[in-house]
Amino acid sequence: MWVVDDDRSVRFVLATALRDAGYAVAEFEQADAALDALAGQGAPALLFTDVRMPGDDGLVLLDKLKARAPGLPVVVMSAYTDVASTAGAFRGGAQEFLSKPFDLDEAVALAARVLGEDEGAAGRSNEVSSPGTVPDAPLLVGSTPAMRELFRAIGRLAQAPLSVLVTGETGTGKELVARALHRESPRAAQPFVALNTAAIPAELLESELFGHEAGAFTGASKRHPGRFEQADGGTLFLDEIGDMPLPLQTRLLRVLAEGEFFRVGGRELIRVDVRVIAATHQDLEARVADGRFRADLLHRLDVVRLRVPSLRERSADVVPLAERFLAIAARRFAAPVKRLTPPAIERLLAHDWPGNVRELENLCWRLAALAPAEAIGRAEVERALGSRAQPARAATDWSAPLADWARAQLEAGAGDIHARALARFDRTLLQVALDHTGGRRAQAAALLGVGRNTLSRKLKPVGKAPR
Ligand SMILES: Nc1ncnc2c1ncn2[C@@H]1O[C@H](COP(=O)(O)OP(=O)(O)OP(=O)(O)O)[C@@H](O)[C@H]1O
Repeated sequence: MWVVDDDRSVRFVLATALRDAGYAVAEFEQADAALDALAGQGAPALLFTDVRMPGDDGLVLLDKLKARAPGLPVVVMSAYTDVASTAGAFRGGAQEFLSKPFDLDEAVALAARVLGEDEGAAGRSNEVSSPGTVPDAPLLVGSTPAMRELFRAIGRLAQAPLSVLVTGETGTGKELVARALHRESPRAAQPFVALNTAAIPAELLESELFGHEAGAFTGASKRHPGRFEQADGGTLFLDEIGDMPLPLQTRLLRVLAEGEFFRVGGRELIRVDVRVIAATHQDLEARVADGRFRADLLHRLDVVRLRVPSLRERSADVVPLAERFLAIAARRFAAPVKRLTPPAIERLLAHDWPGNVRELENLCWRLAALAPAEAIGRAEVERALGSRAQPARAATDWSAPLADWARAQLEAGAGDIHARALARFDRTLLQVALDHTGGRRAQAAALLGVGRNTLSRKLKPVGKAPR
């Protein structure tokens, strides 16, 4: 087993741990020394390499190794665990990616795993794909173990044309994950098309997905290609898949199985090559159990599942994310970047982020726009958090004013008290949720735990609201 790293201490501890585990280990300070040894002695069973080194870096070494010893499994080690580096390593043919700093037991276990898997996975490390990274696409920030694990999975999965189901609470970054999967895939140069199933009225969803011919229904004056056609050769991202009406689920299943369909009102069979990535914040197994989601569609979409952790589970990412959002906001406002003071950071870390990264992002925009000084203190964070719906701990007892209102109504001999109170109750909740999500209905519905249709229906004026 070979270890290539210019950092002597990393080399030493890794080599020692591997030797302790019973492997024979040779150490190399630079890529060319390893390549010379390869020419002289032939390939080892496994090679670990760092990425950043003087001379050839680890990815160049990987490239040369793949040309000279294609069967040699390579583990790439790097402190740069963003999606692009991880995916770059996998694209180059790395068998595994090890984030630095790593746990030695983890490294030894990984060596054992790679060697054990080696026969079965021999072909995998030789998979080729086109490069094609979009450099300024939004970056997935995260350095916590949960996010590194996710990046690693994205890097690996991006190469395979499998369907992926991305799960996670609202605002965790599911769409960004889908975009990263596309960006790092051989389809990167083709379109990425997103459709939020919950945001489109059920009756329009079919034609949105599959397109329609002119005259297919009232108002269809021109032929319209659907999202499947638009995504041909690329990736179709179906967000909030749990909200898709059952009849459309049946149709989608058939299209996914056959790869072909008719536009609404059409006779021409359309054939497409689309990779589908679906996302949901809902428990789809529970929806299957309730009969609201087709089990066979779930199986087809859920070939691989990626769970995006909530922000609560990765509080070490809160500050780096906030700093990034503050920097973006400053650039947008052409203003100096605002800085978080330690008390502000403490307050951010105490919050439990029910709206996840989106909530943090919105908060940072408010701080960038409203905080008076360049250094953001605890009070500003408190105010910015407070200007949202008050979290549960600050909930006032609203039953008291309600009781007063009901008593007054009864005394006045008013009718429909219950219906009017309910209408007001609904509207208040919906309005607050809409404010919270900046007017995004699907999200507001999701946060409240109601269907999007329920939300739309309840927003229509029903009777008179109580005064
Ligand atoms: N890891 C991250 N790094 C940087 N920005 C992020 C990250 N995760 C999420 N964001 C940002 O947070 C916002 C919400 O992300 P996104 O829309 O991907 O979430 P989602 O899980 O798809 O939400 P929903 O379930 O409501 O559709 C976006 O503006 C996105 O750019």
